[in-house]
Amino acid sequence: MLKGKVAVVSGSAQGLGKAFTHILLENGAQVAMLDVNEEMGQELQVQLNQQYGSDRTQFYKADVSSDQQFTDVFQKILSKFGCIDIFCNNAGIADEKNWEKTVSINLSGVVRGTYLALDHMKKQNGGNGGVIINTASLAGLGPLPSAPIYTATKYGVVGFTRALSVASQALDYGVRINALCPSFVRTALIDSFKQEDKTGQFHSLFSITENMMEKFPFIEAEKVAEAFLLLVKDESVNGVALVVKNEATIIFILVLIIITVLRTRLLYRSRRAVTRTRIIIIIIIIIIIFFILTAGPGLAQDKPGTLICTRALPLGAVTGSRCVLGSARAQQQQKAAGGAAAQREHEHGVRGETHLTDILHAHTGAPGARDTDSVIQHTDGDGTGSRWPSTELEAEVTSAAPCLPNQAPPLLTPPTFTVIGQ
Ligand SMILES: NC(=O)C1=CN([C@@H]2O[C@H](COP(=O)(O)OP(=O)(O)OC[C@H]3O[C@@H](n4cnc5c(N)ncnc54)[C@H](O)[C@@H]3O)[C@@H](O)[C@H]2O)C=CC1
Ligand SMILES: CC/C=C\C[C@H](O)C(=O)/C=C/C=C/C=C\C=C\[C@@H](O)C/C=C\CCC(=O)O
Repeated sequence: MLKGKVAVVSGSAQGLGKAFTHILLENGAQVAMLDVNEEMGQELQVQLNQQYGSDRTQFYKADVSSDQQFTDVFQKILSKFGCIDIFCNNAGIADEKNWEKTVSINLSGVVRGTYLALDHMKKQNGGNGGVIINTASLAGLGPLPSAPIYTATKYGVVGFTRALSVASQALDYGVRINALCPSFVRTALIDSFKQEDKTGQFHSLFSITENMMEKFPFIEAEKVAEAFLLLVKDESVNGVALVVKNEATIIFILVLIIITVLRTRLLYRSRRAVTRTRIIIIIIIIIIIFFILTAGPGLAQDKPGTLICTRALPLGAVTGSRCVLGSARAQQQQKAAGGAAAQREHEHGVRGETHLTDILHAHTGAPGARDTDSVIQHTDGDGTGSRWPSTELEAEVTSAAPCLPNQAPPLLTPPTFTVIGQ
């Protein structure tokens, strides 16, 4: 529960920011909503007052690209709520034509909000610590060719967030700083980006983005909000870029193959062609089923809702493992329970629990190895991607009176992720 905690979400009048606001309220927090769209923000405020009570939220109009407005509204929030425990820099646009505006909102706005929050939260300034979550994008980990400026801002958010998380750790600020990297979510931003006045000189390349939308099917804002909540609650996580995406499943590929072959069948109506087509279809299905069965959980579980957590690790890279971010306590409990079984499974890397720390040691290069991203894949325990891992993995956030100290983030040691196969 987040009862007694105070959160700020920028860009919260709609889309992902609205989903983050809802999940924070559902978990007991108070939320200061910040958006440039006053009409939409006020409307949402009325709805939320009816749904959660009039003392839980407050909307503030402000433009994150304006230093004066952001600073002024930050003070108003502190005056009303007394402190801030959770700060989400979420406001963002996609406009390749007016690219300076995109940079000033997506990157400068995130830096501004992060520094305002950090100055208030850090223990050295009498703050209670807390967590800052910056909404980046999957485009912050790999390019969207039709949107180079948008891509650059998101790379900037990921890099800034990761660097600052290490600085916060090293300087013992008591503040965790993480990035959230969703792939495509059906919001106003995506719709706006289809217009030529947004895509600018790269409008002809939008088809590439559309192709990527087939490879990374849309995810629901609520699924992203679940990942957001984990970054809020899990006090063992600092410096993570958490990816939330759907990937075209093997079934999707299978359906595509069958449709293609059937189309071929329609083209050649001769009996021989039909027989040949049937044989081809049967062979393809057998191969794919065999591939699924022998490839182990990685393939079978690559279903909607796949989460990937990447972070700069001091001890080399780990790829292909599955992980779920979990509180240190939960890891220890699982490690104790998993024990030999976990070790056995780790060696085979196929099913069950394995602790990434062990894998890290196994994969680590020489001491002082260069920090490298670890791309670690997670799918929910039940393999359906339909729900977040079981609640015992989530750190309990002490439900305390407002503005009580948050737990300091752990030392930046090799992460103790629990790896759960199925
Ligand atoms: N929709 C998607 O596919 C994805 C979105 N994202 C990121 O998620 C964040 C939220 O985007 P969506 O919810 O999709 O967009 P959205 O357009 O639905 O919501 C963005 C909100 O930010 C507000 N905003 C825009 N400029 C602002 C400013 N200067 N000051 C204050 N508020 C401002 C808008 O009024 C709007 O309410 C953005 O940073 C976006 O880049 C990341 C990955 C995927
Ligand atoms: C710019 C307007 C279009 C979309 C904006 C939307 O807000 C957004 O940010 C969507 C991003 C989606 C990106 C999808 C795929 C990106 C693919 C590669 O470039 C990145 C790949 C690798 C990262 C690691 C992984 O998870 O595979």
